[in-house]
Amino acid sequence: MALPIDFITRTRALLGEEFDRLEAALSADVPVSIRINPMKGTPAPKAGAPVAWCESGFYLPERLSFTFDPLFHAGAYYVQEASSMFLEQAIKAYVKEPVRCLDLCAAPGGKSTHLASLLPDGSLLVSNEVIRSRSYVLAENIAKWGHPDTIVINNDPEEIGEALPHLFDVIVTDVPCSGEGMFRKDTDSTGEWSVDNVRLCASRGRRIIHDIWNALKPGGILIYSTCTYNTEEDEENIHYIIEELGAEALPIPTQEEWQITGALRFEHPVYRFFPHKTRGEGFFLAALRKAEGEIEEIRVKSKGKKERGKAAPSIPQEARLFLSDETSFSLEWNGSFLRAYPKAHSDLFSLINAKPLRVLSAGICLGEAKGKDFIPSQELALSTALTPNAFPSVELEWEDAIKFLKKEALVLPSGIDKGYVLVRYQRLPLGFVKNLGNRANNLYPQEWRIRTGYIPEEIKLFLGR
Ligand SMILES: C[S@@+](CC[C@H](N)C(=O)[O-])C[C@H]1O[C@@H](n2cnc3c(N)ncnc32)[C@H](O)[C@@H]1O
Repeated sequence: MALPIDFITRTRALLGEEFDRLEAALSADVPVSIRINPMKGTPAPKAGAPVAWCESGFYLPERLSFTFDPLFHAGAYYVQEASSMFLEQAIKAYVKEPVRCLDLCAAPGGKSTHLASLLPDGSLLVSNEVIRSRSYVLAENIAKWGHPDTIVINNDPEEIGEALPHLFDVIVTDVPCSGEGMFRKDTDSTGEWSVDNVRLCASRGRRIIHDIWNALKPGGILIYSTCTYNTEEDEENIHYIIEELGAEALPIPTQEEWQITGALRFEHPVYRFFPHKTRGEGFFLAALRKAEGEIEEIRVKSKGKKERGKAAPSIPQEARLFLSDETSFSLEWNGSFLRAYPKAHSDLFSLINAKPLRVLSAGICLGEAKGKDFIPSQELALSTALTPNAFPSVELEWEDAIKFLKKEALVLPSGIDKGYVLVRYQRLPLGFVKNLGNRANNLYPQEWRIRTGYIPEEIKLFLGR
């Protein structure tokens, strides 16, 4: 791999002779790893070796045909490089009770789906992505993961800092960076690297922390991470958060055999993964605690005058049966869409809805009323809160599952009820069709469909084929 000359000079100055080992590792194969979704009952891969710092993480012996694996689309697992799964150790060390957690730079959703699995029961996760097009991908991946206690928003950190002062117990900031740790995985990224870009990323990282700081509760935890090696974006920004914002850097328990590198500048507890020492890409993480202080009370303001003369339609009785623990949700219309909000967080859902924030999804969208019809939603199909027998269902073979994911029409076996039918693959829901008898209309979201016409000759899947 042709590395930028300035990168070589700067990183050699940081690592000394060890740099030769890093350079050699950057020419080696990229390990493939996934995190399974415990809430969907995904089994550990038979041939997979565990990722030592993540209970649900596994290395695979080879790359699977993820696009052509219906289980991938069902949210049974997420493809994520192993080093970044180290987030788990920070959460386990400092989050022992239900929290309100913000994942600020969240798309495409690697850390958010991990957080959804990791946070103690009763927690709420708010996942944010500032770039509009990326926020849709985030919402899709969150829907596939299926946890109801999540909200996806699309805002600038400054807007969140202003709208939600002192709301969060934990904020994860996986800030945009110069990506030195991704050179092996994404070889194009070497072309985008420059010393100027390192400086720009370092100052943008600081600005992001500055803008969001107000949203973190006094005593709350900030987790800062990058996938880059240089100390400007890493140690220097941690030092800035300590010196300028009065935070305390927190040690994270690790094991020697994980071969994590500590601080290359200053002496704060920070954790860096290098591909020549650990099976994974480059990654840097530090946990910090905001100093204790007064908590600003947040009041939920009413949304203003209610629309007159328009009583909200009643909640369809059958909709309550969609959710396995219906009593823990409150059902509300949002225009023609019926949403289920976890009652434990109803104050927060109201608060966030009342603020000038762009909410993409909150709780579970159960479906949409259209005339006399109620069309169940894709989010409901993939939610772990769906009652298993709420809808008639049909188990698809691989060929039909792929047809469904390409949004092609299906013909269901005779004997299946007419109306809305849940289609499954290996028992996991993929989505809904409307069965008309002679054919079934495919309700899979247009934007999510598999677009390629090409199907590889040999297909390797998670649970075999
Ligand atoms: C390293 S990526 C996040 C990866 C994600 N946490 C994951 O694990 O899948 C950084 C994200 O920050 C977003 N971003 C870019 N500029 C930003 C800004 N000024 N403020 C907040 N986020 C920004 C990018 O669009 C990108 O999605």
